[in-house]
Amino acid sequence: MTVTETQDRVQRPIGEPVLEASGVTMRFGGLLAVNGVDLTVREGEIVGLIGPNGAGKTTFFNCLTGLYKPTSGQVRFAASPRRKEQTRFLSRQSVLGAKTEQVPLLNESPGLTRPEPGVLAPLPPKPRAVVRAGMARTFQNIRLFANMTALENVMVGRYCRTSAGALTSVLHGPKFRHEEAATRKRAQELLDFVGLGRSAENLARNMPYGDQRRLEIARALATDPKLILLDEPTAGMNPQETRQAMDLIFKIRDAGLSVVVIEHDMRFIFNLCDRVLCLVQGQALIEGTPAEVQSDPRVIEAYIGTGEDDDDDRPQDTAAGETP
Ligand SMILES: Nc1ncnc2c1ncn2[C@@H]1O[C@H](COP(=O)(O)OP(=O)(O)OP(=O)(O)O)[C@@H](O)[C@H]1O
Repeated sequence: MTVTETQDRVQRPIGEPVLEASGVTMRFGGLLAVNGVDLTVREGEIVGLIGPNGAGKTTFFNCLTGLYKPTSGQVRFAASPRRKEQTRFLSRQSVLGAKTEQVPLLNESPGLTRPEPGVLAPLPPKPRAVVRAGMARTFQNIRLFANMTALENVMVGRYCRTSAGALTSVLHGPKFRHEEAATRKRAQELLDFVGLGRSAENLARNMPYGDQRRLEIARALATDPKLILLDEPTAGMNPQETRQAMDLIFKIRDAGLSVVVIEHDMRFIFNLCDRVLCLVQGQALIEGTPAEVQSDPRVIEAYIGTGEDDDDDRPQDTAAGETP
């Protein structure tokens, strides 16, 4: 990735906001983990979240994804548009570029806010409803079903988009079989998309570490998100796997999704992201382009001041080619 490419990406026209966090604050008893943080993520944007250990990145992530209800502040999301309950299937263009296909519609869910496209609304109250609204995430630690195959892991992610009820599933009726076949097909497409098409029948626990991380992303994509949040997607990866992860995230963005990513690898973040938000002690220190953030002396000080001795944790490779 060259400097020019990074700058071109910043100048790319970006779309409407898909996520808006304003004044998000999260307290754990007496500890103020996140303090009045704002963030807007737009369609087709890759936004990085950086900060030293304990800065509040994961806590903020958990607020964005509805896992935590912020102590104060608001998170608003452009949820999927309202769909007709009585229409069970819809022919549409797949977000990941697959051919037009019959995809199962969402079930109407009580409490799920479904505004028109482009209109932001408060997050639905339950994490599952947030996923249905179009937000997916991965976690810092791999959370795969170790004894299931890669394909089955992705199929599990797909089930929030199927409409067969418990009885239909138990009886294995025609509707169940139809959905099962569609789910299997879609799961295979997603494995192909992340480069794991040939590993479909491998048990997750037998897969190399980098493949497991990609499998997690495939499973998150199976929920048909418009926004995907990745918590340290390259943690523990070797340089080759890290490069592959970067290519995959670009591919996801090029397919029309927005991405928010937490990472400690600064080179990765500054080469990947359109914008970067740096948190320090729960507060936003700076938000800007990679060039702006990595050349800000406060960012450098925040990292060095923690005593972290991992070079990768320090800002490096400025867009201007200077070493800070
Ligand atoms: N569930 C919790 N209960 C109490 N304190 C918590 C909880 N989760 C996080 N914290 C505290 O909140 C602060 C922010 O933690 P958080 O995990 O969000 O930071 P982080 O930037 O993601 O760190 P890291 O880079 O090490 O993952 C830390 O002081 C942490 O100990």
